[in-house]
Amino acid sequence: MTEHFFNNKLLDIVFESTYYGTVIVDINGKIQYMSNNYCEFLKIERELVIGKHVTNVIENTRMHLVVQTGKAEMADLHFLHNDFVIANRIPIIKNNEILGAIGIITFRDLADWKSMNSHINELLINYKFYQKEQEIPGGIKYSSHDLIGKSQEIQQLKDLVKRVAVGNISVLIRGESGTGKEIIAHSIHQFSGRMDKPFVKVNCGAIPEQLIESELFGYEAGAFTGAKKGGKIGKFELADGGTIFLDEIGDMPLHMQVKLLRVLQENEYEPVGSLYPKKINVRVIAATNRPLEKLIEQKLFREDLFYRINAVQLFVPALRDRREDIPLLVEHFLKKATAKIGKRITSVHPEVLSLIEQYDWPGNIRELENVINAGVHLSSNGEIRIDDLPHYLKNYKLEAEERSLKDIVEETEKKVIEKVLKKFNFDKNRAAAALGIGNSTIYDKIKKYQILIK
Ligand SMILES: Nc1ncnc2c1ncn2[C@@H]1O[C@H](COP(=O)(O)OP(=O)(O)OP(=O)(O)O)[C@@H](O)[C@H]1O
Repeated sequence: MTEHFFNNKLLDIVFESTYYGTVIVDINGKIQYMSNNYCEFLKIERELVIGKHVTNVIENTRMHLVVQTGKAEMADLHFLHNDFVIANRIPIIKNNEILGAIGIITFRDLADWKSMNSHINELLINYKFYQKEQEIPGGIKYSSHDLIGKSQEIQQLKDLVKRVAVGNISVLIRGESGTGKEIIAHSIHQFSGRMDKPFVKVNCGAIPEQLIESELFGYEAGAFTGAKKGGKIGKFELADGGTIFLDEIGDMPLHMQVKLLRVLQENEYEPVGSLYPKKINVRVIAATNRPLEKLIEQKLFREDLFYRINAVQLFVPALRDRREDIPLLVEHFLKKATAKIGKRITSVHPEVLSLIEQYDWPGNIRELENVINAGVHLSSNGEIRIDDLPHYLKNYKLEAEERSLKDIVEETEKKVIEKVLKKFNFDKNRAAAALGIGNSTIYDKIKKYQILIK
C-alpha cells in the first residue's frame, strides 16, 4: 500500500470519533494503520505495531486471510483479550486489485449488542456450545442449529422456541417419542438468559420410584441408612440458575407430583432428611408423549400440576406429518455419521430415498437417524443402497410393491367393469356374461368399487 493511499491524521480524526477500533493491513498482512483506541484496548504501543504482521499483534486475527480471499467477513465473533468483540473485515479493492483490508471491531456496549442482535446471539450460542462440549463430557449435546427442517411446522416451532425462551414461563413439550422434544428443550434454554447456567435433564420414567425424590432434591448427610457420607446434591440444585428438563413427566409418581408443584409455586424444596427448605431458581421445561388429560381423568396425574407446567405448550409433529423435512434430515445425518466414523459416503440411492420418504417412521427422527447411521456403517460403495437398510425396511419395500401391484389390478378391474356396464346400458347380467363372471360376482364388485349405476 503506498504512502499517499491514506492520510493517517485524517484517519485518526475519523476513527477516533467512533466507538470502533480500526486496523488497516496491506496485501502482505502488515499493519499500515491502527487507531489509538484499538492500541489502548490491546495495551500496545502504537509506534511499535506499524509494519508488523497482523498475526503478531492481534490474537485470533483473520485479516491476513481476508487479503488473500478478497472476501468480506461481517459481524464475526472474535475472542480478544478475554472478551468477545464483533469484527468486520473488509478487503480494500481498487481496479480489481486487492490492496489490503480494513478491520473494524466494536468493543463497547457488547451487552446491548448481545440482546439486540440475534445473529450474534446465535454465534455466541454456537461458540459456547462447542466450548462446553469440549469441556464437559456429556454436557450440552445440541445447538439450536441442529434443529433441521424446512417444513412450515418446524419453522413455526423454531419461531415459538425463540419467543418462549425469553422469560421464565414453564413450557410443556408434547409429541411422539423421537420427534425432537429434547432438542427443543435445549434450544429454549440456549436462547434464554439462562444459557450460561446448567441445563439438567431428568428422565422421570427411568428412575425407580423410591429413588426419585433423592435424585431430584438430594439428601442431607445421614438422611437414611446407606446414604452417602456428605449427602447428595439433587438435580434441582444442580440446575440452580438454569433449566431443568423433566422428560416423560407423565411417568412421575403422584407423591412426587405434589412436591414438584411446591417447587414450582414457591421456588423452594426440602432435600430428603433436611429440616429446612432451600430456595431455588430453576426454569422447568417438561415433556411427554402420554395423554396427560386422560391420566388426569384416571387420577394418575394431578390437574393442578398440569396447569402449572402447561403455561405454554409446544407440539412437535411426527415425522410422517412433515415428510418434506426428510431429505434435509437424511443429508444432515449422513454428514454427521460420515464425520464421526470417517467414511466417505456421499449419497443415498434414489430408491432408498423414495422408500424413506414413503415409510411411516413410528420411531420418528431417532429411527431415521439410526437407519442412516447403520447404512453408513454397512455401505461399501460410497452410497447407501437398499441392501444397506435394516430387514424390516426392506420388507416394507416388498410389501409396498405388492400393495401397489394389487392396487393396479383393482384399478384396472374397476375400469373394465365400468366400460362393459356402459356398453350394455348398465344391464348387470349381460355385463357379467360378457365378462365371463357370475351375476353375484358383478354385484359384489359394483359394491366394492362403488360404481355408479345410471
Ligand atoms: N429437527 C431435528 N433435526 C435434527 N435432529 C433431530 C431433530 N429432531 C430430533 N433429532 C434427533 O433425533 C433424536 C431424538 O430426538 P430427541 O431425543 O430430542 O427426541 P424426544 O422427542 O425427546 O424423544 P423421547 O420422547 O424418546 O425422549 C436425537 O438424536 C436428535 O438429535
